[in-house]
Amino acid sequence: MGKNEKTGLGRALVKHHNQMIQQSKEKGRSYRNKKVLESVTDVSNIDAVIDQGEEAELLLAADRSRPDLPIRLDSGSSTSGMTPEKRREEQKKEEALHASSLRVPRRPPWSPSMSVEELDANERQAFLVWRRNLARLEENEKLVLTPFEKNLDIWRQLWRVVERSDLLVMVVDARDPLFYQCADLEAYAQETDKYKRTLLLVNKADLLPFSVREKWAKFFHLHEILFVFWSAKAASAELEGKKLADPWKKQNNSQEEKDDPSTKLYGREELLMRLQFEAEEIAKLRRESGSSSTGPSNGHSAAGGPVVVGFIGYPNVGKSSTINALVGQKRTGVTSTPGKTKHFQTLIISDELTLCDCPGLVFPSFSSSRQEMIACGVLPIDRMTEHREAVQVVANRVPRRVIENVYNISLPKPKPYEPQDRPPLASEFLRAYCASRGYVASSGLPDETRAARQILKDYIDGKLPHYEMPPGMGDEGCYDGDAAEPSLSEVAESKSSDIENPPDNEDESENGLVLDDLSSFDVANGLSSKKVTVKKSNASHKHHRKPQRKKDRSWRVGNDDGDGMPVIRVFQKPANAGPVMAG
Ligand SMILES: Nc1nc2c(ncn2[C@@H]2O[C@H](COP(=O)(O)OP(=O)(O)OP(=O)(O)O)[C@@H](O)[C@H]2O)c(=O)[nH]1
Repeated sequence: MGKNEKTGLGRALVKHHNQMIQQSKEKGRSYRNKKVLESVTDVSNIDAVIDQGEEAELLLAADRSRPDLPIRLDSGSSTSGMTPEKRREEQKKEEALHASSLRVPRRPPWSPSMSVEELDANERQAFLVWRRNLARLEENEKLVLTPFEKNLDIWRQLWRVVERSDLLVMVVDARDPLFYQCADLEAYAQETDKYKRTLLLVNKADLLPFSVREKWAKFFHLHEILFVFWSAKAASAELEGKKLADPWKKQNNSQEEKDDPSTKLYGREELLMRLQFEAEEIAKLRRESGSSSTGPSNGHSAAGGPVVVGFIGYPNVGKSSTINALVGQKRTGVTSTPGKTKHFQTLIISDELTLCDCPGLVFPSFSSSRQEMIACGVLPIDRMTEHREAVQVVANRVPRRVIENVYNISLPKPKPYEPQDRPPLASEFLRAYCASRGYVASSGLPDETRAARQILKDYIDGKLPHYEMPPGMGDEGCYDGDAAEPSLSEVAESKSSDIENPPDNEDESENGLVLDDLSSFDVANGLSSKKVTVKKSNASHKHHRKPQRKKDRSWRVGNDDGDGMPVIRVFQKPANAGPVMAG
């Protein structure tokens, strides 16, 4: 191709980029300085390509100045020519070898006396070294690294929440808790302060039968994991005086369930009390040890203020739903599209308890394919390019007869020469679904893309029931036998009685409970003379359905005088007289 010949795509990308710069200038903000906080797990547009190019240069420069590479590279042996089983075995070995390299990026040491520029430069440098190490892992042909969060500003949100929290709550999806657990986060939290602890909040537990909860409880006890089963959806329903339909009602022995503290679903008040208790224990230990290791950022409980509980987790696990249920009214947007929460929020529950909601983060991990990440709700369905592969994940995990019952379709039986228990092929599933729904594309062929999107949405929302069993505890009691199958009429019922809110424009929600970062920081540090109290509202009128709107947050970047870190703050636009009483 000649030098002056440009491809249509190239021209379109450059045009888009120039348009963005123009728009940003008009809005009086710097586009290139990335004032808008966006999650970056893939390089999908020209801006990210340019940013990555710049980063690559910095990475190279960092490499030149520091030739000591902490990660051992690929041994050189190629995986081509291996059988799939052998390749998988090699991959497992390599994953175990490099498991310790899958770290959460650490914030470099800092002090309030540092200038913003110095802090910024240190953090960028440390982040690039982290990126470089992961890039080196990606070069290893035997390893598959999943798409992970690459935007430093999102990790900065995590650093901040980790530093200021006493207790960290890792929210996970009950259907596959280990997929969403990040073990290194606990290690990182303890590096910042040895008294910090992590609690696994096993959300969406309404989607698990009691027998499976029991097994997971056993597993967590065995591995000394602090955990609580919870359902933000059930708690929100209760706030409205409703009861969530239990798809596993027939199997669940409600009395047994209620009696056992390990397996029961916590209620809203119980969870708040438990979180406060755990966080106060940590603060007490810290005080008793006379530790000053809390650092400048953990001044809340150290100064005798409220204990702080930070909520962290992958996108779409239900952090916002949990916060909304705990607060008792809608404060953060809830949608089934991952990655909607872009900035951490501080919520003052009482004089003793403050909650902090961190944006969803895709932690680096091995092995999960892009399709698995989409099926787990971590990457948006919009990013699906290979719809058959994504639907195959669903077909492999949901038993054939459950699929047939939920959708009232008949899947083709395996051929006589095939294993009779093989999962349905994605193509069989999609065609049967399209035929039953009359989904036809303009080409006249079955509209598999449309069907795939619907199937994945149902899978993520729990309308197609599925769950993983704890490692080593087998699949018995799972789907084998009728005993553990959901009562499908209940599944259908829960569809129609969906009590969740569509995402709302936050500006329209009641004002006041969420403080902007600065004021909450000031209040917590006694810098504000104003006492902030929360008036509990009658939530029932706030959980009504509204047309779907995009979240609208006002963004500002500045330097927080408190800890010197450049942060993006959320300022809630004033709405009507809200429930916060300043007095
Ligand atoms: N069945 C069930 N669904 C839930 C529960 N909690 C949340 N969800 C659903 O999960 C989806 C994601 O919930 P969010 O609260 O927006 O998740 P998030 O972790 O804040 O997501 P990000 O903003 O992407 O970080 C929504 O469709 C919720 O309705 C639960 O306890 N049970």
